[in-house]
Amino acid sequence: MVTASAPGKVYLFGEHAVVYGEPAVPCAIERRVRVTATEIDEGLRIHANDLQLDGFTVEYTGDGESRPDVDVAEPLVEAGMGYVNEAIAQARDAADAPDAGFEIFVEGDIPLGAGLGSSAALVVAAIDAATGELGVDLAAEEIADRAYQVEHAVQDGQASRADTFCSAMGGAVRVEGDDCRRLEGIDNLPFVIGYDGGAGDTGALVAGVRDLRDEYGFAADTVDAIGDVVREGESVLGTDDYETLGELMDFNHGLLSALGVSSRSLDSMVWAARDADAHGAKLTGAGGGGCIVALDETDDALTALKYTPGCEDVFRAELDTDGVRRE
Ligand SMILES: Nc1ncnc2c1ncn2[C@@H]1O[C@H](COP(=O)(O)OP(=O)(O)OP(=O)(O)O)[C@@H](O)[C@H]1O
Ligand SMILES: C[C@@](O)(CCO)CC(=O)[O-]
Ligand SMILES: [Mg+2]
Repeated sequence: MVTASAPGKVYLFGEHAVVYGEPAVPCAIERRVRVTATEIDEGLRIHANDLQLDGFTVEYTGDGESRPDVDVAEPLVEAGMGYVNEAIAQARDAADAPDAGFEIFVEGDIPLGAGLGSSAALVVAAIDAATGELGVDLAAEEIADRAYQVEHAVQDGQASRADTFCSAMGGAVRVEGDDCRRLEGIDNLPFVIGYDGGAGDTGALVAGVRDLRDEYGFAADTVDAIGDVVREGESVLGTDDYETLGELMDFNHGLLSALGVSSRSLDSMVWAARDADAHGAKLTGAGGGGCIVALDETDDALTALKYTPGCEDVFRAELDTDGVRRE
């Protein structure tokens, strides 16, 4: 039995545009998904107590034939099963053990579908736990690459390497196309997260931006402008110039909003943080619903968000310098 864990992340800058080759800077946070893998004779048995569909806790076998005994839309179930199935396929491939069977337990403290990278953390931890159980130790970079293949497949061929690289490596990272690197010398940033209790469908949101970009030249320019914001932000990263970082986060949120991936509750949490004099605030991840991230070293944004209608949870997120690890 091997247990591995991997962190979630917030985007300081650059989500969505990173899918089209612009740079992005995601930062790993101290919230994790833990996966325990035990080799069994054959097949795949998955226990995912956090995966609640319409109030049911889901247990299912990943043999491709049986499906969870719950009355929910097939695509939801497919997506839910897809991440673990594909991660296990990667682990079997890496260990050259095509017939290995697994019992998998998943649990974590990252809200699902909320922009904090729960899918990437799940896939990274699952690949590490399952290969570890087969006696193979993959380098974090290889886990990141294999996890990216999984997100790419499950998100219908539209994914960047950002979430999976960040989760595997930990810390603040920079991703531009296939060029992935860790950013050294980034101190803890004063992140405050507001969570509206909702979720967005990453695949559908990414497809929406792609369609806008195909239809309108100015939407393509908006994606390019996000890249410009990231490049500007990089020049102050690692300094304590939170004023400029925050201003650029605000700008980044405006551009994401123009691309249609914000929501009323995300906007109202962003404004609550700004009204409380946070340096800046933006949605994080795919959007549609879920989380915003604000930059504030005081308790003011935290307190304001606590009393913001539509904000269900608010917490500080510490930068996690550890990526995937065995527990
Ligand atoms: N602890 C978990 N147990 C089971 N499944 C999980 C778990 N965490 C994540 N998942 C899977 O990942 C899906 C969420 O992935 P999705 O990419 O939509 O959102 P996210 O990764 O949380 O946010 P974003 O991609 O915007 O950062 C869930 O619907 C579920 O299928
Ligand atoms: C929206 C997106 O940029 C980030 C989701 O966390 C998608 C991706 O990079 O694959
Ligand atoms: Mg995801």
